[in-house]
Amino acid sequence: MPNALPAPPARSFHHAWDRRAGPRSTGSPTRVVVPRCTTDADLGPTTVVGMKLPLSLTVAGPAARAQFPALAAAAGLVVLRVGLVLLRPWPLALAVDHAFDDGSASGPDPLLVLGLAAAAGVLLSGAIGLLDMGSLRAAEGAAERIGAALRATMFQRTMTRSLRWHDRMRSGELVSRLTTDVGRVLDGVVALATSFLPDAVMLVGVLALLFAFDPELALIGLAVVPVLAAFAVRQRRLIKSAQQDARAESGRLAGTTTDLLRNVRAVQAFGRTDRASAVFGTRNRAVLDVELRAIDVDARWTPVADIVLAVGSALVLVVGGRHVLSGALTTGQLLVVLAYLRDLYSPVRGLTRLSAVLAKAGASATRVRDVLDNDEAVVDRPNARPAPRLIHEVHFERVGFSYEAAHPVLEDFDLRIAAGETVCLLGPSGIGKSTALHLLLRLYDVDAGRILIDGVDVRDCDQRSLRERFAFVPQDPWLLDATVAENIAFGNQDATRAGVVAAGRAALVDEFAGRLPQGYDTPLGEGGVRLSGGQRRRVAIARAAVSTAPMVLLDEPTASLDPESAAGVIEAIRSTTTNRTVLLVTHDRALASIADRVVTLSSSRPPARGQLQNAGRR
Ligand SMILES: Nc1ncnc2c1ncn2[C@@H]1O[C@H](COP(=O)(O)OP(=O)(O)OP(=O)(O)O)[C@@H](O)[C@H]1O
Repeated sequence: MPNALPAPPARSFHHAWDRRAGPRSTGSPTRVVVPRCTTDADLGPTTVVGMKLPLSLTVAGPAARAQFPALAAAAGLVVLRVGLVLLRPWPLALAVDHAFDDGSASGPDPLLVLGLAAAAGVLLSGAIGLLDMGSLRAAEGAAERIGAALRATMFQRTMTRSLRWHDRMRSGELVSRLTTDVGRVLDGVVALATSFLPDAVMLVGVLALLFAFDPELALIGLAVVPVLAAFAVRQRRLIKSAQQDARAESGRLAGTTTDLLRNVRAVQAFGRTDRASAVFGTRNRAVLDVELRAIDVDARWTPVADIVLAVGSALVLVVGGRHVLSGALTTGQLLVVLAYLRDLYSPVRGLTRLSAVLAKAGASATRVRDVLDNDEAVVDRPNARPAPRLIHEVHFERVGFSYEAAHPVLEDFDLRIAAGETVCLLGPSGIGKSTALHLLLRLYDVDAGRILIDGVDVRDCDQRSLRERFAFVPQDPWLLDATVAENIAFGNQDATRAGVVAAGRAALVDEFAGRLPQGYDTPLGEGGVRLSGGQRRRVAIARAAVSTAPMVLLDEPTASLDPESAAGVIEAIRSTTTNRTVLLVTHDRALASIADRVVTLSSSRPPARGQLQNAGRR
């Protein structure tokens, strides 16, 4: 891929985590997430010589273009197969006409004819089978590669989308789009490669042969095609709409399931397993209902198609039989016509099936497109510069922000933090303390005012360098399904093993890591489930310790800890924040006492101005 980013450098700790993180949450066992970096420029509208391609191919974008040779090879093999399929009725026709019908003594030995016809039949079938195998391999292989690239691009997009977007999008819904919807798009790509061209060639080929043989029979056979095509067009619309409903409902089920699984502890602790099952059951039934409706729409036309086809064949049999009786046609030729008729209907049916597959792929492609096209992101400005090293100060200058327009969280918020200072934000729950940290990290952009680092607006800094200026210890420690060491190393991608262990020692991780079965190499489970709350916080603080960022942001690091654990965490903070600028959010007076200055936010707006209280220096 021309715009592919270089893969991240393989570092021991991150590498192990990356490997585990890949396929964990994929739904389909056959479609595995292959993390590969692609850029935004990789995707764009796909047109070929001005012709608009189906959405399933368009959405697959440049990945589909890269696999075009393989897809073309698959299509070529299937066209070749069509040629052999057209030859297939002939051995039987020759056998019937020359081994059984031809009474002349001068004709070839009937047994020899039968033997040759049988051998030709076997050879043709064998060759058709081989071509099937080759085309399937080429098309499916190309589709899997397209799928891997598409998933990687989608994943990268979701990673860079603004948190406002993530706040609205449920993670289960995203997983469903990344797995099931991508799978359906791929089905569309495979069907296009292996069905459209060969079916069209077959249709034209069979029609030409039929007309050459017996124009009257050809016209009778052809009469059913417009009837079937009309049904197919109508079906396509109905299927697409039914599939859109089904995919939306499946996404909701995935969202609910992820939510319930993530909160299984709360569900059990509150004795709400029945309630959880009921919530799941409601969504599950909704999925069943829409899927059954979609199947019904899909299946409804099958008998109609069969009956129309059977009527066509019956008419040809009657009229063709009369032609045989009148001597205009041999029995073998009638058999060939009937076989061709079957072969004529097969591409017609194939094309209508393709239309159904494309309808499904189109419904899924819309959902994939929705993720890819969404440009709701915190973006770097065109002339974004590296963030300053923080030598002087951080300044929240009359900052205003709201998550929802009608409910401002911060208004006219003003705060200066000198380099090397430790400032503590106090204030009632929900006043916006954590929000202030998120704005400094530019997880969200301010609505009004500015945040300056050494006089430079954070919106003028490139995000990567900006975030390198901060070591963040969030309220929920955000541990990964990785080992203790890998989790600590997440704070600094250049961390060495010795650096990780030193950070662990400073953050008092040593105290419990020594008792874990594999020490620092013990996997912590999803979200760090194997650790206590205090232990999780210490790992998060060790992450800050291993980082070389000049400023540490701590969000309620002692919340819900017993006094002893809290004292341990405070000690860890003291030893890991020496000589760094610290912005600390807490309700804990003991922790607040380590700050140089305490700023109290109150609910009267503007919140922070002029409410500075001095606290003892550390
Ligand atoms: N992602 C979000 N979407 C919508 N509203 C949000 C979001 N995050 C926070 N809020 C709202 O913004 C307000 C400020 O939240 P914030 O987490 O900054 O408060 P806080 O002062 O840190 O509270 P606490 O001390 O309880 O952690 C709250 O009213 C909260 O409901």
